[in-house]
Amino acid sequence: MYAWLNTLPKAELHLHLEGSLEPELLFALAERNKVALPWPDVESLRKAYAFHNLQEFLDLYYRGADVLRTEQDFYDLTWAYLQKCKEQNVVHTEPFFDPQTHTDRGIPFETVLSGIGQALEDGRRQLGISSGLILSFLRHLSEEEAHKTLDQALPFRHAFIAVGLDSSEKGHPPRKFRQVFDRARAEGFATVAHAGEEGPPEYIWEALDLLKVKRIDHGVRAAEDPRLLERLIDEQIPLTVCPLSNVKLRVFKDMAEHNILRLLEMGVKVTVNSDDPAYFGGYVTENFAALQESLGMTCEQAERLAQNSLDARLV
Ligand SMILES: Nc1ncnc2[nH]cnc12
Ligand SMILES: [Zn+2]
Repeated sequence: MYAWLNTLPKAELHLHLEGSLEPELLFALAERNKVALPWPDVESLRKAYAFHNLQEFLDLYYRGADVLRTEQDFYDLTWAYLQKCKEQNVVHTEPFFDPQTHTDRGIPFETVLSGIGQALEDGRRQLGISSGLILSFLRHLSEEEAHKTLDQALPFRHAFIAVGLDSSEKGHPPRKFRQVFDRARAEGFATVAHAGEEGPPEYIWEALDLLKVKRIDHGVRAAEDPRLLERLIDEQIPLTVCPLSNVKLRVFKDMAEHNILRLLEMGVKVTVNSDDPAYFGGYVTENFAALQESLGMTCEQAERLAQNSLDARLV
């Protein structure tokens, strides 16, 4: 089944480039850039990948991203991810990047975007993988800081297709970013947002009604609100679900409890994605395989999930 799932053509719509930084590359970049790390080796870093919630993961993820310094580093990161896409027949990808994670450390916006953008371009030409980059605002920071990030991004508007919202969800509702999302839409960008990962269904309503998103990232807590489910089904609003992530961050106790196939059978447009594959134990095929192993996903269900991902593309 793994080989069959691997060859199934699919799109990935929820992937943080910084979350695809494998420990081996992290150590190589630390050495290249003379960055001191708190872990003696790759093994001990991997041992630190045991999380009880989203925040514990984010603390490590931002720490890891500190090794990314030069345009070449961002190129290498993105290129390594695209090689995985090629291996797993991901024919289209819409990855996120978090510019504030880098600009707040003094890395110029242009350095980040140039490295990522060049790799995506090479991915199109050399690997035949189409893509559209999504600029994600960090929701634990202020809306004013998100406006500044949008200001920095506008001169490079052709390099990305949409804006998103990620980082610590609880206590940072979508309504906090209403105006900057209004501005991004007025500038012609599509919008997406993480909502209903750890946060309540109300955050999903806000993402839809206030941020006017085209997709909900995660969204699994929609299952708690029948009216919301009805809307997601009626309007066929895609959810970019990340099963291995949800178990690693304890949104679900184990994979056998995951609700993705129940949502699929209710008619919700769910898709399968890897979120932060270097930290959560697998890329998109491993996420599909986990659904087969723990939930008895059938080939027909896998085909529908893969088709949903192709249908839910923004570009
Ligand atoms: N799963 C996730 N939720 C929120 N922010 C993130 N940033 C990277 N991965 C994330
Ligand atoms: Zn995410």
